[in-house]
Amino acid sequence: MPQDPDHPPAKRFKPGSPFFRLDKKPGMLLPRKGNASVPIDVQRKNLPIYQAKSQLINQLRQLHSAVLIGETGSGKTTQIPQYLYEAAIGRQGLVAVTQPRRVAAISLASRVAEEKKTQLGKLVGYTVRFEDVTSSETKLKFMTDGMLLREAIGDPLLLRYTVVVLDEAHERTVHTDVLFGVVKSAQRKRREQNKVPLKVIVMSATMDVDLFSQYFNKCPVLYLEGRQHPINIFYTKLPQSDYLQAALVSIFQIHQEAPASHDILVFMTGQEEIEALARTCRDIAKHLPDNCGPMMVIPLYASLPPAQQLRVFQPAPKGCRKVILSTNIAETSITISGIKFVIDTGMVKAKRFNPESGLEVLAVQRVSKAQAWQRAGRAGREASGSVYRLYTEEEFDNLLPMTVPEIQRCNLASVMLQLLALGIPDVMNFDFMSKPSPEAMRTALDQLDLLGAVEKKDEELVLTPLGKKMASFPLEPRYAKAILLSPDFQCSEEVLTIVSLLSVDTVLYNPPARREECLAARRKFTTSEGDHLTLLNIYRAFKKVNANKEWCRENFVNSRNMGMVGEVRSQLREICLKLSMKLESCGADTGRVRRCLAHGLFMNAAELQPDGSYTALDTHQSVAIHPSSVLFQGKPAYVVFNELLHTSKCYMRDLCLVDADWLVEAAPEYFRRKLRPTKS
Ligand SMILES: Nc1ncnc2c1ncn2[C@@H]1O[C@H](COP(=O)(O)OP(=O)(O)OP(=O)(O)O)[C@@H](O)[C@H]1O
Repeated sequence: MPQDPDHPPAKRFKPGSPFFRLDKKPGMLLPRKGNASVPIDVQRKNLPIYQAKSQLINQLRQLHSAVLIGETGSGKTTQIPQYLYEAAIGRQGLVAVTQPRRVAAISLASRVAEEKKTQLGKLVGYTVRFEDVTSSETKLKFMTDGMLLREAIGDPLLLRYTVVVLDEAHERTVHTDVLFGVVKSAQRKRREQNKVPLKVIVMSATMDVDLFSQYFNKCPVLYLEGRQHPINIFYTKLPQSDYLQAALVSIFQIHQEAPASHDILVFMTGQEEIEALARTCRDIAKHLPDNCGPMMVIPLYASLPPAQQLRVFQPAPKGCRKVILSTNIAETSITISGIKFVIDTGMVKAKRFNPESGLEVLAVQRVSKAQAWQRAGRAGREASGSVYRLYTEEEFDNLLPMTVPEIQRCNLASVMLQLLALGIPDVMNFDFMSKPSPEAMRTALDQLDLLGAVEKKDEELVLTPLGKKMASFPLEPRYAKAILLSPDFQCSEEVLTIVSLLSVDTVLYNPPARREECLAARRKFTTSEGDHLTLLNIYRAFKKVNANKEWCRENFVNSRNMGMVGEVRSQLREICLKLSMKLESCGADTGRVRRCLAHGLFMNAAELQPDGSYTALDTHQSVAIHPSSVLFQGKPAYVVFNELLHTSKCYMRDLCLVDADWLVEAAPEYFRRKLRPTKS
């Protein structure tokens, strides 16, 4: 096995360093030729998949469905679409390649366009939410799975496509799982109706192949052997109690010892943590001795504006090390040039759902083995690489093999709404690869019923006219409902702003070192009406100063995220205008906004108890106001909230003060049942 001459990790990491080297990981370390600074055609030929090209083409030509498994970086995603095109397979229509995340769809399309020496948007294009870079010439289309699902609402047989490649199938996002069923049904119906067949190729480096093969009509599994570059895996000797501290130490240990051209990718759990570590890294980097060289720290998380996300792909200036701090958004599919080191905290923020209570919580938890291998796979793509797992090998061995499919741990209201919009008659019996529990499905249908989105027609559950409109928004049903009801309260402009603000992770900076200054700046906008209205005040002020950057800095407002809010808002506004909604502003009468929010979020309501604690009205679970809320000190009698975050307690985040009467007005029957038994 060739060692990286610049940085043989076992030797460079001093005795006493928190890591030890694992010499061999079965199946992980099969070296092939390197390909740095080689012409792109040659790079393609050096990929492990190239050896199997003609065999693969022969197989794929004949098969209706196939499962393809191959090491990360072996060339599945970039090459298979091109092989299909070059062999004229499925040329009558388009080849869709789905990705769970937009950043992957965009960067892969760019890479494949480059390999095909064509302009992006011509032969090779992409479609992601709010962006379509395709043309009538496009034959290879990279897209998020959510976008293909939206297309399926208008075209359930997916007739534009002759091949659908479902990539990164192991991710099992809600969208991917629904898409599996939709694609499978389109394939069957096209066969039954003698239409052009639809070929389905399911790919990943880390999936349960039997499960997938079984689901797709016992289709064959194609195994792709070999990886191009070796990856060295390191574990900590002892469990780490503070993974952020461990990440910080590891970053600077590498920074002091490895050549500057070797970039670092760190996997963390969320925006706040990433921004805080980014600031710490920048501060420390300023005070290092000159021989350490500069460091460029780049955050990456889903709510960053797209242009900001793509910054991670730009090379650092010469002599400067790039350190990318990312959520699991960079975990699959993507190749970031220059990444030589991956630091894996082993943690991820994910949804958990209690079907009995119907409550969904976000919680930081351990990754699965599949995720850990995907993270490792982001190193060793252009040359050998190293992965530092900030957990022990024993901890790794105890991880779940696969991530539990999101569909089995999230609120299914959006999924059910989408399935009904797709015209699926019997949603309870939809052909899911992994069926959610019947209680979770029933809870979701009950919620849609409470929101007025569904009704029974001739014993069949269908969408109401309101439900159909709700499905046209790429939003959770409760927010779609709030927007749709907003004309009744003459506050659509405000509700659109608030929903857009909530679609972006956070527009506020909270630097711990400047806490007092930050609180003082925020006080100008704070209102006892709650977080939604406080955010609205900030947005209004931001607009008044014409998005002035200096104002943003002084007021600890994230101007980039505010820009994104503006983009989301105009997209949502467009949908409203298409639905001929009358959009008005309520001006200073913000009580209307709260009343409207109560109508959308009434299932997330909580009531103050005599002992000063709160009880969620839906489940009677004990909940607390998150310290970041402007209502933390206030103790209002009734609130609605956006989400629950489970840490030391179950915290409500983003709260809005409401009247009990509004809740009853929103869902009289429901609250007659709910409000009664809470008092002891
Ligand atoms: N944007 C890029 N810049 C440089 N090299 C790239 C780029 N995209 C892909 N490559 C090269 O092509 C190789 C194959 O990438 P590809 O995404 O096709 O692999 P894959 O098998 O689908 O991996 P994964 O399972 O991780 O998605 C990478 O390892 C890298 O060497």
